[in-house]
Amino acid sequence: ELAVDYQDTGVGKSSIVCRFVQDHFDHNISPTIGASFLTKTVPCGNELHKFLIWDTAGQERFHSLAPMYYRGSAAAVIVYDITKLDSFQTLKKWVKELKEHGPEDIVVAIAGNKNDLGDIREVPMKEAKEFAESIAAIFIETSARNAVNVEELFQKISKQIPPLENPEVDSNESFKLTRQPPPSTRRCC
Ligand SMILES: Nc1nc2c(ncn2[C@@H]2O[C@H](COP(=O)(O)OP(=O)(O)OP(=O)(O)O)[C@@H](O)[C@H]2O)c(=O)[nH]1
Repeated sequence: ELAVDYQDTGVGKSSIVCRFVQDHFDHNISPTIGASFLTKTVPCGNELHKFLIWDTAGQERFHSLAPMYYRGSAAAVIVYDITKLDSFQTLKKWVKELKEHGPEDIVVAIAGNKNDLGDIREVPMKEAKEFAESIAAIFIETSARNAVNVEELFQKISKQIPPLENPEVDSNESFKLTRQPPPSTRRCC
C-alpha cells in the first residue's frame, strides 16, 4: 500500500508517521524539507500489509511537489490541527486539488490531529466528520503525542484498499506493495 500524507505545516504529519512507524514522539521535530519516505509492515490476520508512506512537507513553498507523491498513491491522509481553524480551511483546498488531479480511486482519509489539546480546540469534531462524510472520506481524530488512534487511522485505510488481483506478482507473502492508477488516469508529466 502506498499512503501519502500531506497538508498544512505544523499540523503533525511527520509526528503521526513517526508514531506509526517507530512508536515514538519527538517534541522538537523539524519541519519536513521536500518529503521523506518510510515503510512499515503490519501483520493483519494471515496477511502482511506493507505501507509505503510519503511524508510530504506542509510549507507552501513545497506545494508544487505534492502531485509527484499523490499521483501513484492508493491513499492520501490529509491532516489538520484541531486547534487551528485555518488548517481545516487548507485541508478543504487539498481535498479539492486531490479530486481534480489525484487518481480517481484514491482512498482519502482526514485526520484531525492534536486531539490531546481539546481545551483549545477550534474545529468542532462534528463539522469535520460531516465534511468527511460529504466527500466519502475516512475520518478520525488523532494524537501523535499520546498515541491515540494512529494505528486505527492506518487500519481503516488498509481495510479500504482491495488486495492485488494478481498476488503471484509479489514474491513474498505480502498481499500488496503499491498500486498505480489505471492507465486511463495516468498523466504525462
Ligand atoms: N500537542 C500535540 N502536539 C503535536 C502533536 N503532533 C505533533 N505535535 C507538535 O506539532 C509540531 C509540528 O509537528 P510536525 O510533525 O513537524 O508537523 P508537520 O505537519 O509534519 O510539519 P511540516 O513538516 O512543516 O509539514 C511539533 O512541535 C510537534 O511536536 C499532537 O498530537 N499533539
